[in-house]
Amino acid sequence: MKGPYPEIQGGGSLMLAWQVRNKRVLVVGGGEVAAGRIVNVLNADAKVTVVSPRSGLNDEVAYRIEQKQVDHVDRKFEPSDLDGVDMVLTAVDDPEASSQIYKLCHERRIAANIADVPPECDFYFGSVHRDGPLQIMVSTNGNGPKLANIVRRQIASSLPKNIGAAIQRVGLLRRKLRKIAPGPEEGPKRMQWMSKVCEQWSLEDLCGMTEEDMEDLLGFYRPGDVPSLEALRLGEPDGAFDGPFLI
Ligand SMILES: C[C@@]1(CC(=O)O)C2=NC(=C\c3[nH]c(c(CCC(=O)O)c3CC(=O)O)Cc3[nH]c(c(CC(=O)O)c3CCC(=O)O)/C=C3\N/C(=C\2)[C@@H](CCC(=O)O)[C@]3(C)CC(=O)O)/[C@H]1CCC(=O)O
Ligand SMILES: NC(=O)c1ccc[n+]([C@@H]2O[C@H](COP(=O)([O-])OP(=O)(O)OC[C@H]3O[C@@H](n4cnc5c(N)ncnc54)[C@H](O)[C@@H]3O)[C@@H](O)[C@H]2O)c1
Repeated sequence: MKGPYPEIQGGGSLMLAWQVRNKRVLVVGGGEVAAGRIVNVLNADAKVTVVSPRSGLNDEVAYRIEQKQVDHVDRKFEPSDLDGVDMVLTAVDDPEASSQIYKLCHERRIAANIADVPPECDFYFGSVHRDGPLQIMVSTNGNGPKLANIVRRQIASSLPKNIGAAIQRVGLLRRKLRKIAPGPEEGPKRMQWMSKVCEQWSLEDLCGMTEEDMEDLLGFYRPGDVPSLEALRLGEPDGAFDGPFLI
């Protein structure tokens, strides 16, 4: 019998937005696959060390090193490379080295992705669409990486053009709201109000919202309807207004 709660469908992955900012990520290998991994972790503001003999570096990885976007250790992997490391990504053309690195990571409880060896991955990569603060990841859980890429591109092509910009504006509005209505006791009211703004304003409106519009809109932080952008700019939001309501 179906219960009132979500049905459990095992066999998936736990999809998280892992915060690796300023964490140390070790990339073993300097080929094409490593180059892709490096872009992924640099986009998340990690500190990256690449271990690979210089002779094996591809142009992109060599460029990252030259630009000092990553640190480089010019030799093959050694176990001491794991000291002080929060995450390990291997992309080497040597299955024995891969397995050894995985075992060491496992012993030391360091999360690892071993390219090409799904059973030795603590996490998989996915196909990611990025537009400013928006990230959408598609995973097929190891069934069809190329299909993940195709599904991701199809989803991306169906999104409104300015969605990333709109989300950025909403982020700024939320930070301003937290300033005028701080404190955990305001939480439920803040959340309800933000949800209303997001539902009632079009993406175009959110995207075009200026800082002045934001300040004006925050004057209407109170239960009930939020004024439209048009009404806000005309200075007559939704009829009667008797001043900011900040409790
Ligand atoms: C999403 C993406 C991220 C990234 O790697 O950055 C990614 N693979 C991508 C591309 C890709 N990889 C491969 C092809 C060739 C065509 C094909 O096989 O389909 C293509 C297509 C291409 O290159 O265009 C070959 C391949 N991949 C894996 C194996 C091993 C195996 O299956 O045993 C083999 C060799 C298979 C063999 O020898 O036959 C394994 C994994 N690859 C994953 C992720 C994880 C599962 C993700 C999922 O299922 O959703 C997982 C499990 C582990 C991991 O790597 O984290 C990226 C798309 C990025 C993008 O462009 O958007
Ligand atoms: N998961 C995926 O999506 C995916 C896709 C394609 C390929 N692969 C696999 O990923 C692996 C890497 O692919 P690639 O195209 O980047 O290979 P590549 O041959 O271009 O690069 C291998 C790199 O590993 C380095 N290396 C080798 N042994 C090393 C060691 N002991 N320590 C440090 N560095 C070492 C080499 O210097 C070189 O930079 C291969 O096994 C490949 O089959 C995985």
